[in-house]
Amino acid sequence: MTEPSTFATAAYGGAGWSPRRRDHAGDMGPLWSGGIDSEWKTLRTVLLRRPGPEIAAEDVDAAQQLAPLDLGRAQAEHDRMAEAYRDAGVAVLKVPEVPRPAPNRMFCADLFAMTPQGAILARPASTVRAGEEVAVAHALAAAGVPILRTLTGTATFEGADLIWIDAATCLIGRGLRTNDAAIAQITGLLAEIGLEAVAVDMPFGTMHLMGMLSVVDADLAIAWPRRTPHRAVALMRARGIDVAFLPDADEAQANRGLNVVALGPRRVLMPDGNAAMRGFYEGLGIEVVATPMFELRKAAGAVGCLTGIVARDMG
Ligand SMILES: NC(=O)NCCC[C@H](N)C(=O)O
Repeated sequence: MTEPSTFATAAYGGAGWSPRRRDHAGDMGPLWSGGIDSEWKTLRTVLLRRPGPEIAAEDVDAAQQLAPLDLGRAQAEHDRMAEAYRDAGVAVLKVPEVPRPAPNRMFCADLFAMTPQGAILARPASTVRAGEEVAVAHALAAAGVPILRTLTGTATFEGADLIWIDAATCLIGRGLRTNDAAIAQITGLLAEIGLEAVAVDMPFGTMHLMGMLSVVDADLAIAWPRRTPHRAVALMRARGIDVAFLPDADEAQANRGLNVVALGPRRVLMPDGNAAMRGFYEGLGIEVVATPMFELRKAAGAVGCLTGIVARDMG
């Protein structure tokens, strides 16, 4: 007995075949989670990694930290920050455990950058942080967040070097952590989806672009005087973004007062103990929520560095 022909059935392109018509951007929401098209629209989801015993380094400098950390205090501060996010209505995702955790893995902002259509996984620049991105890939996948790109070859990139200045344009800081190969790969990827990346050179002796610039509303960025790349300031001004320069760079240096995360337009979560910076922000009409970072900052980062941004309102 001959089988009935499969020709003209849906599986083989017959009349019942239903072709996929929506593009990947349209799948964000219905199929996939996450995405940002700004640094300041209402924050919805973050990725955090609570510090564990791995932060206790024998050689603090070799571990890329500034001073020894007390684990109990570091954990308590991290818990307070996570609580501040939850209080602000932000969902907190966690990076899973790994067998041999590296000392800086709590700095989630460095381990991926978010785009409107998914994440670009970092490829950290030092041996000390190499591989931290693997557990972050697990966390993003588990949360249903698309990973648009894993960098290849000799590219090195840390997420804190990528900052969106408008819905179609980001800056990428070229420096110690992010190299030309990564910039080429990221620029190519973003061009494919209609977005532009503008590379800016960062001064020798600096770490990330995030350390010199923070966009807190559609028309306002805070920048570090004489450290922020000229092209970055010129481009933001040309796009109608007012660039306000820090009045007190010493406080920003000591207390990481620029290391903030926008919870929404002109509303930031910042390290506590920055009276002058707080007054400066409030003078610009920015609402401030403060959280202690006195212990965690000894590892050379604060709120912005510790927070992987997974989702904000878009559009
Ligand atoms: N985005 C940041 O500024 N992250 C801080 C990372 C500090 C860490 N000790 C590092 O050297 O990578």
